[in-house]
Amino acid sequence: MESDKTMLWSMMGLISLQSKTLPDYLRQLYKLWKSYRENLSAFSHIDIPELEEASMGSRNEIYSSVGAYLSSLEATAKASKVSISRPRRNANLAFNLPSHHTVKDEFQGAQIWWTHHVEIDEKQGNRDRDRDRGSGSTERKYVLKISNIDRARVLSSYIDHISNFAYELKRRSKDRKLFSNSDPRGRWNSVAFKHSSTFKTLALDPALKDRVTKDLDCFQQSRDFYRRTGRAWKRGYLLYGPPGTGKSSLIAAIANYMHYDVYDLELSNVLDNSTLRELLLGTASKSVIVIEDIDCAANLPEKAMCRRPPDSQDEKKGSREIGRGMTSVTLSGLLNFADGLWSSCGEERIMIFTTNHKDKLDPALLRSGRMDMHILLSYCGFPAFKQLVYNYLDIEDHKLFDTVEEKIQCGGCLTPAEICEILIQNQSDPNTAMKSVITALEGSIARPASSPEKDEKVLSSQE
Ligand SMILES: Nc1ncnc2c1ncn2[C@@H]1O[C@H](COP(=O)(O)OP(=O)(O)OP(=O)(O)O)[C@@H](O)[C@H]1O
Ligand SMILES: [Mg+2]
Repeated sequence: MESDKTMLWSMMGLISLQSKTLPDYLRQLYKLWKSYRENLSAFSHIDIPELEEASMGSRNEIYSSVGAYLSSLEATAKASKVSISRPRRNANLAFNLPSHHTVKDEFQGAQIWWTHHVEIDEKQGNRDRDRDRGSGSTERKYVLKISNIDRARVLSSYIDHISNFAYELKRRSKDRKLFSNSDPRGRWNSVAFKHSSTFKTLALDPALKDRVTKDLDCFQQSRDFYRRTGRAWKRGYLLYGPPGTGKSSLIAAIANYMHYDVYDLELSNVLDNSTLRELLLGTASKSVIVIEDIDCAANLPEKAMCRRPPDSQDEKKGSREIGRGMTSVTLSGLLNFADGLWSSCGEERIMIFTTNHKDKLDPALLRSGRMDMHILLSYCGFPAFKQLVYNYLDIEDHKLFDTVEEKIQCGGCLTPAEICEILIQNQSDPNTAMKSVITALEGSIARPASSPEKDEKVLSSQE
């Protein structure tokens, strides 16, 4: 009896292998048997076909998402048989699951098996060839196997996880853009964003670098938090410090880290508050919105944003005056831009203001919620100096490093930009580069105590 059963199973197995060449009635029998076996099983088998039957064969997005997701799995890369490709603009190879191969994944404690099926329908292929000499019709699908218990528990969130993963992958492979508002009618113009600054190349105090990247990671993963607490999903940073300390470089590094587009808002080109609102509405989610030199852009007399009241004269001058900075944007317009109702029209946005003079800004602009993190970028510390030397001279150590460290500790203050300049000029001669840095540091110690740069250093040490 037992051996009969085993024989039946092996026959069925053989039939399944041969199913493509079977007569129709045996095929139907095989399908019935297969679904009967699956119903009895403790596992569910879920088909994800390449084409959606319900919508006249249009592409099933989940199928492509699963393909992208499986390619990224370590288990796929380690599979005994894989096919490889290189996705567009991606330095890494993608490992694809060949037909009838299975790979295992885990999600929230559930085990999941994926099998890729590629079937060529010979009959359909012949009909197509007769009709228009087309190639054979190929049916592709992924089959997901999951226990019935886990199916109820995680399937829906697992598929969401895969779709989000694939969306993110696609977004990251796209060219990013840098938008500017040189058009006075409140429209954005864009060019490709190619700034190469990253957190790796940025010369920054390591603790600060860590704090910023952790904050960005936390922000990106906090969609549910922002929804649950009813807050708009956005974050504000104020970057302040002397010229040449890396504020713009940090903005580029943030945009590169997050893979966001950048909207560089030139306030003096904005006609009035309603144009400012239009521009805000024209920005997309997952972006960095930047207003550089917020103190100069507004040129605040007595901390009021309105450089001069909007009157009929202004209206008539219109766009002619805009280029010369005749904006009638008010402080309240700017505050609304930063966190008014309209500011929550998109999601996952970072707003960054920069200034050389934080003390000149209206406190209303700085309050938490508008600017969540105030980041001081100051003179080059020793770890940041070493990073710059590594970037420009490709060396990790030098006999004069100790002297440089000593000069910095004794009050030598050079901006990263000043140090970069010295290193560029002496790229082929590290000895001269180090000596020049030391001389410049000594010179900076002798700068008059009232110089604005020194004041900033005092301010930085008080933070
Ligand atoms: N922290 C830094 N790390 C690496 N490079 C830096 C850093 N700071 C400045 N630089 C170099 O100096 C140049 C000027 O820096 P950046 O434009 O970022 O300064 P900034 O603080 O925005 O100045 P400003 O206040 O004048 O706008 C950059 O192109 C970069 O090469
Ligand atoms: Mg700058």
